[in-house]
Amino acid sequence: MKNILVTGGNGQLGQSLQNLANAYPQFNLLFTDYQDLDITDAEALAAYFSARQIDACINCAAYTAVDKAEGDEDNAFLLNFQAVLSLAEICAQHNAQLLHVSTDYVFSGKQNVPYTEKDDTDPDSIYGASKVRGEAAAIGYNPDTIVIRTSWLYSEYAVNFAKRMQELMREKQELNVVFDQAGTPTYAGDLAKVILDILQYKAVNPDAALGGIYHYSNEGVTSWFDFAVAIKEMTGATTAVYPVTSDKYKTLAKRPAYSVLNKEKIKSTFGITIPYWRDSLAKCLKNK
Ligand SMILES: NC(=O)C1=CN([C@@H]2O[C@H](COP(=O)(O)OP(=O)(O)OC[C@H]3O[C@@H](n4cnc5c(N)ncnc54)[C@H](OP(=O)(O)O)[C@@H]3O)[C@@H](O)[C@H]2O)C=CC1
Ligand SMILES: Cc1cn([C@H]2C[C@H](O)[C@@H](COP(=O)(O)OP(=O)(O)O[C@H]3O[C@@H](C)C(=O)[C@@H](O)[C@H]3O)O2)c(=O)[nH]c1=O
Repeated sequence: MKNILVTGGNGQLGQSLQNLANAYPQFNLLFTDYQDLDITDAEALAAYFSARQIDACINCAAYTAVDKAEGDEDNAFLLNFQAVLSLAEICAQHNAQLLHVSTDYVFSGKQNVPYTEKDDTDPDSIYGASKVRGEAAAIGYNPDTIVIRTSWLYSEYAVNFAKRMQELMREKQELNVVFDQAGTPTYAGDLAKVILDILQYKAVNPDAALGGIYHYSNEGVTSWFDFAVAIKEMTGATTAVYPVTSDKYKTLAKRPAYSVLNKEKIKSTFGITIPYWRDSLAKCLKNK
């Protein structure tokens, strides 16, 4: 049985992994969050790894408050960069596979065709910049590290756009939502399954050179406005949802105008098929 450490285990991806743990009896998933394992504390990481055999680590811990990060750069970089470097070091020392998660916000969105793993990063936000440094630290320290870049993550858990929309639709008669930012929502339950399937693939192909960046989101393309309208329709909410341009919905951090991810690499490497975003949204809303 493989021992797999999950950091940030109470976040939305962490809870989605908890939900799937029983379906992967070959893995002993060790869920931690910052109360029991603060990944910014290198000594605590060293002690944790020394006390038990860790075969792989899924890093779900992150600073994900995109607007707050604009005024809190040091803490965003501490968690999204320095702590990732510490994790990469400790995983390399203990021969543990590190699987790290990153974001479409590493791109500015100037492109108008789906981003591949080979495209240059050019983040416009502190959050995006801190995640770029984290990716480079993880892979730079250990080229075997697998980094999955995902986008617009939502789930039944923690804080996310889909949950926020449902709350706002209960509270408000009308909502304005931006329609000039295009991307793809990703159901955290789908991402959690892919992560565990990749670790299973690695377990049966221990010598395969799999390190590097992979893009993963659900299939399809939409805008935050259309995502909100889909949530409204699927939940039967009566709130009026109006499309607005980004200059009419001011935020501290600039978001990419286009952040659709090309997923050919992850599909061909691991032989996976990916659900369409609307189908996964319907599944998530049914589960809540
Ligand atoms: N959310 C999104 O839309 C997207 C997320 N991603 C990436 O996916 C990954 C998972 O995101 P998601 O599940 O949404 O994130 P969440 O913010 O839901 O979860 C992050 C978790 O990390 C915990 N945490 C905070 N500080 C520490 C620390 N020092 N040590 C250990 N744990 C800590 C948080 O605890 P607490 O809440 O108590 O602070 C929280 O439980 C991240 O790498 C994120 O950048 C990528 C694209 C989209
Ligand atoms: C709540 C709300 C948001 N918006 C806009 C703001 C923003 O441009 C867009 C998305 O809103 P949010 O701020 O909720 O989402 P945001 O925090 O930008 O989501 C991002 O989180 C990080 C962690 C990621 O890695 C990204 O992939 C992405 O999922 O929708 C509206 O137009 N109307 C609204 O009522």
